[in-house]
Amino acid sequence: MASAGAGEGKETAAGSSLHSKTLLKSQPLYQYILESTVFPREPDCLRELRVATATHPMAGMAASPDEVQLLQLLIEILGAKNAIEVGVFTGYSLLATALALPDDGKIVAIDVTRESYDQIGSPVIEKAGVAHKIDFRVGLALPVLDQMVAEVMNRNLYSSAFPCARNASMCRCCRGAVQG
Ligand SMILES: C[S@@+](CC[C@H](N)C(=O)[O-])C[C@H]1O[C@@H](n2cnc3c(N)ncnc32)[C@H](O)[C@@H]1O
Repeated sequence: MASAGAGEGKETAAGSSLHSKTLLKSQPLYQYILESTVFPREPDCLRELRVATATHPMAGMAASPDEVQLLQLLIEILGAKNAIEVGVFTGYSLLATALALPDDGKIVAIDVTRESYDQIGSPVIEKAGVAHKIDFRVGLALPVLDQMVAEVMNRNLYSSAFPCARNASMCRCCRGAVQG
């Protein structure tokens, strides 16, 4: 965000003091890390979303910029192609995840509401060209995750029953194999 930190005109993370999500307990050290390492590496779109999120009354809920850069590093080291974001808010960590995944990567994003996402995050994410990776599901996380597990199990059941991957109603070879 572009607000003044401790009245010195310095850019801080999401709030005007030490970000609540950081392990560091020294404001000057955290500020030094932000200025020397984190902000210079932050892509413009993430910065835009962080600044916009800072205007939200619940801005303190957002992930911190240092945290999402670590997340991006882990995604790249893992070579992950799929991710699940539980708790989207305006979409700051969601955007960071989408940027770190390959172009054909997918994220299921879950939140009980998409109000803050639609108002603040979505336009930035569209502009960043990564919206196609995001499958937003509105609802409580646990039932949505249960639904995802059920979808995978149905898919696995289907592909083992019909290994030729044809439409079940048309498939003679697999039905024959299953029945025989
Ligand atoms: C800490 S914020 C998420 C911050 C976000 N990852 C970011 O970087 O800006 C928590 C979000 O989780 C959502 N939430 C809380 N409980 C939930 C639940 N049981 N299922 C789905 N979403 C939930 C809230 O609506 C809120 O948007």
